[in-house]
Amino acid sequence: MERPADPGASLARLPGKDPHNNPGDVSVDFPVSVVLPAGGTGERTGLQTPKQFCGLMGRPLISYTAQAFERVSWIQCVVVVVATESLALMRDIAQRYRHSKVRVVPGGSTRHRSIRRGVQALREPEEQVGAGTPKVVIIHDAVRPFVDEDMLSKIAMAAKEHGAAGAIRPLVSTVIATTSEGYLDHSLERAKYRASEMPQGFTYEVIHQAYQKCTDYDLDYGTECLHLALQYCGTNAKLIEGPPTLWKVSHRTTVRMRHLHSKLTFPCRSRRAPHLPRLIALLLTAEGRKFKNQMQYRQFACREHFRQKVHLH
Ligand SMILES: Nc1ccn([C@@H]2O[C@H](COP(=O)(O)OP(=O)(O)OP(=O)(O)O)[C@@H](O)[C@H]2O)c(=O)n1
Ligand SMILES: O=C(CO)[C@H](O)[C@H](O)COP(=O)(O)O
Repeated sequence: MERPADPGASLARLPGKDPHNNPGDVSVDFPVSVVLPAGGTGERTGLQTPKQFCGLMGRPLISYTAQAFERVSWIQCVVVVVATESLALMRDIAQRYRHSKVRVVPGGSTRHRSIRRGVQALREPEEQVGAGTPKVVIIHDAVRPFVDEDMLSKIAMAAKEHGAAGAIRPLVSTVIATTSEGYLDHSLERAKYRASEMPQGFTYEVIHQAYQKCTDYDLDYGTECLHLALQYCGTNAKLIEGPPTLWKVSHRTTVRMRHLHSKLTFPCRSRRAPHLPRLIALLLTAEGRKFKNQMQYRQFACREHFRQKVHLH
């Protein structure tokens, strides 16, 4: 495979370029490694290609997520867990886009089983980079490409202090329970609840023990790592409100942006915005942006398009 000269555009915010993003405020001076579960089939998208391998500006989505972690200097190793049939593809992606911190391991039949496999792999010599088994493990869905260093450092620090930490967001809809006949049973008081997002962080002992002790039922039907830490280790996770950009690609509408992008023309200046889809044109006009070149525009348009989608859900 031909290697690009440069790893390419990143979808995450660049540290130091954004006044709201100051990772320098906290220093992570202990070993941190990452598990990216990427072993799903993406059934809800209805696409043949699992969403983590869908192309975006000529590069698979997983490569952007991996890059968001690799560029953080204090992160040692990024274990990407994929289905057995995707091992060769993922290794190829890692090589093509020069993901030097990425190790690829085979996953399991459910998300929890894949994560457990990734956590175990961090004990194995091949995955241990530098200081051996990490103090803190960050777990992050492969299909949430916008995570930035600020959020990662907050999660890592809180995980070290409290044993577990996770990103949350306010709920956009009220959660209701239905009866088996399809009637309303009860509804939850929205202000009391939060949506659990990723990234989540754990000390290695906590997450390892949680996955050792949990049941097959948890592994097959559970959707929440923080819950395993509470139930099996008595660890109450510290919750940290994250930005809206933490959202997960789940449905086809969110994957469709790649088709839009393939149809775009890429003018260098925002005054040529009428050539663009309305959404991006509006954004460009609103922000009065000017772009030096096509790549700069592509990076911006792609990031903003992703961000807008969160409000369209
Ligand atoms: N056996 C599995 C199932 C899921 N995942 C990963 O867990 C993350 C979040 O899961 P989800 O969004 O549900 O992905 P899918 O299971 O692929 O999607 P769907 O539920 O629509 O099939 C994804 O990065 C997915 O690849 C995994 O590593 N191993
Ligand atoms: O944000 C999360 C909370 O841990 C997970 O991504 C989510 O709950 C996983 O759900 P699914 O079973 O759909 O993959």
